[in-house]
Amino acid sequence: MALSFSAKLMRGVSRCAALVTPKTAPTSCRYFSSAENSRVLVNLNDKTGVATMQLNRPPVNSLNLEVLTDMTIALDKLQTEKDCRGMILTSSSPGIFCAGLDIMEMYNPQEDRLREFWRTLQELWKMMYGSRLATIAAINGHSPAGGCLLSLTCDYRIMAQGKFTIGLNETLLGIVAPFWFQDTMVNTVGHRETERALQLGLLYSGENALKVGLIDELVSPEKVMETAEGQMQMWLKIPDFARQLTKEQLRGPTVQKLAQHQEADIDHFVNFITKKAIQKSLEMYLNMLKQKKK
Ligand SMILES: CCCCC/C=C\C/C=C\CCC/C=C/C(=O)SCCNC(=O)CCNC(=O)[C@H](O)C(C)(C)COP(=O)(O)OP(=O)(O)OC[C@H]1O[C@@H](n2cnc3c(N)ncnc32)[C@H](O)[C@@H]1OP(=O)(O)O
Repeated sequence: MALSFSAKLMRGVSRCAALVTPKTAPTSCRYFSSAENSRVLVNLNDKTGVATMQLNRPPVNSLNLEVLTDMTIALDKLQTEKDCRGMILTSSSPGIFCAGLDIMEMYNPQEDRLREFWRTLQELWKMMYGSRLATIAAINGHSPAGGCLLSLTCDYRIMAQGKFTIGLNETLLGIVAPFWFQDTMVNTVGHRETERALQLGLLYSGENALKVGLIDELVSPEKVMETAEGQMQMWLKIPDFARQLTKEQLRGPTVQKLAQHQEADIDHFVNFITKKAIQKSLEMYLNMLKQKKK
């Protein structure tokens, strides 16, 4: 019998919930670690109540079904830890925060896996956008499409200075950012900027992202984590219940909107992505990525 998403999640939690403290770890730091969730590295500092989640899928941290599942399981686990109050999301590969969704999940897909992939992304987005934790994205490199979306689900974004770019560039691949990607962008930068950014598939430099409010701070690469930790202290000075209820009032309706249309959104995605013309666009984009290297 097929397991529901939440049943799979619960099964996953019990499988990878072990907290392992390596010999080198500071005593206040617990590491959520197992072979199964090494695609995301998670630790929780018991003293500060702040967790760090690092995307760890070289070379570019593209989000396949397994990474999305591991992130969902790890976030669920952190949210059930009553002393965990905040989370910093970053990458273990400086230079690349996240290359977005793994295009190989959408190119020549098997329908069952494609559906599961999209449902898992929806679940992760709902959990992140509505998380009770204060969340900060430490964007230490490129952050296109799904990478930008992940950072937009956080409460605050700090990006590294340099040649890195961020944005919802789906139209450049010949695909369309779904309504909940758009909603997240509108809630951050406003309607007019979203119209421009999404139609043109804009990838912003750090400076331009700061100008339009897509990120909140732009700092040197070596200062990204330290700035995130400092900013987190400010967020954690606010009583949790007041901060959480305020977030719920502001973001709840957006999360509810997807929750109410989740099945239709999966059907829509599958119908769209499996169209011949869309598959052709993805193939051309993949070839372009490979050509770029030569
Ligand atoms: C009415 C209609 C409504 C329809 C709405 C319904 C449904 C909506 C439909 C679809 C929605 C889908 C939403 C999609 C979201 C996404 O996130 S799509 C992914 C977008 N990502 C990108 O465009 C980024 C592409 N990558 C890059 O630009 C660069 O790789 C980089 C991140 C800047 C890093 O550059 P560099 O360090 O130079 O690394 P390489 O380019 O050499 O890459 C290394 C290898 O990784 C492969 N790769 C890169 N990105 C991805 C990826 N996203 N997925 C899979 N693979 C990726 C790259 O090809 C290299 O592979 P090889 O080493 O050559 O094998």
